[in-house]
Amino acid sequence: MTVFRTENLSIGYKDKILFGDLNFEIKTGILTSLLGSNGIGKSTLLKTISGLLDKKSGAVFIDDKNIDAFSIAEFAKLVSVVLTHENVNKDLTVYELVKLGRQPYTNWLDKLTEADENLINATLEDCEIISLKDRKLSQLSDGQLQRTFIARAVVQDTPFIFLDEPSTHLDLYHKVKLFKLLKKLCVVNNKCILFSTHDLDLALQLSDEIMLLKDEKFYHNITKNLINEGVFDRFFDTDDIVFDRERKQFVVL
Ligand SMILES: Nc1ncnc2c1ncn2[C@@H]1O[C@H](COP(=O)(O)OP(=O)(O)OP(=O)(O)O)[C@@H](O)[C@H]1O
Repeated sequence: MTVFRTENLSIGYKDKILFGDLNFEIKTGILTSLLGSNGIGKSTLLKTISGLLDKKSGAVFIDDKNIDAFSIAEFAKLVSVVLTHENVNKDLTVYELVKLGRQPYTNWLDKLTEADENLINATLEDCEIISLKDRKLSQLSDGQLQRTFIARAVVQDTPFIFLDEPSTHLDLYHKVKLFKLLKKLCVVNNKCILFSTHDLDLALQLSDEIMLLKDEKFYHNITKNLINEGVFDRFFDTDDIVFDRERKQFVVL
């Protein structure tokens, strides 16, 4: 399974459509950032394509199969999702939460194989939470908790990973580490990662492709093309912040 595609997808709530007729395709090996201002519809899009929210209309496909045709168990082997407000038992330890990512693959005894355990431990290392593995979630900082959820998604080992604002709560060091980890998962492990973020500079420097929701318009292209089209020159509706195309950075005047 290598291509995730929408066909005339409309997203929204009740009788309100936030974005209509979205047609996009994302592929394994590619890191895509989803950008847009507060309240524009990023989480709504991620939840809709993850099957957690009803579509208003249109369809979503993985390769050529409509996602509605997958069983929950099949879908869990294809798509992993981390949302911003995860409801979880905070008495679980870091290891126990990350281990849940292997559930689609374990039998009713929930027994891990040696390969499962190796993957969990390697991911705990990659996400720099190995030293916290026995700590309860209630005893973590927001940033450590964030990295634990990301580790669960990585351990789920799906070709498609959707993350809603994974860099929130992280300091710059861990933001950079996270972006590099996401990039590595795409390049080395051939994942397709779509994640929303407000860390524009890092997203522009490290993403292969950008999706941008702005003024009821949907943009999707490789990062360089969107920069050259001038889409970011008018990203903010103010003269106080300008975009430096050369450095791929926003500058406050
Ligand atoms: N359950 C809901 N019912 C009705 N409207 C909702 C619901 N959830 C969100 N909305 C509205 O839909 C719009 C898009 O919200 P969404 O959470 O997708 O934005 P976002 O781009 O992720 O924002 P942010 O960057 O602030 O997280 C907002 O106007 C929001 O108020």
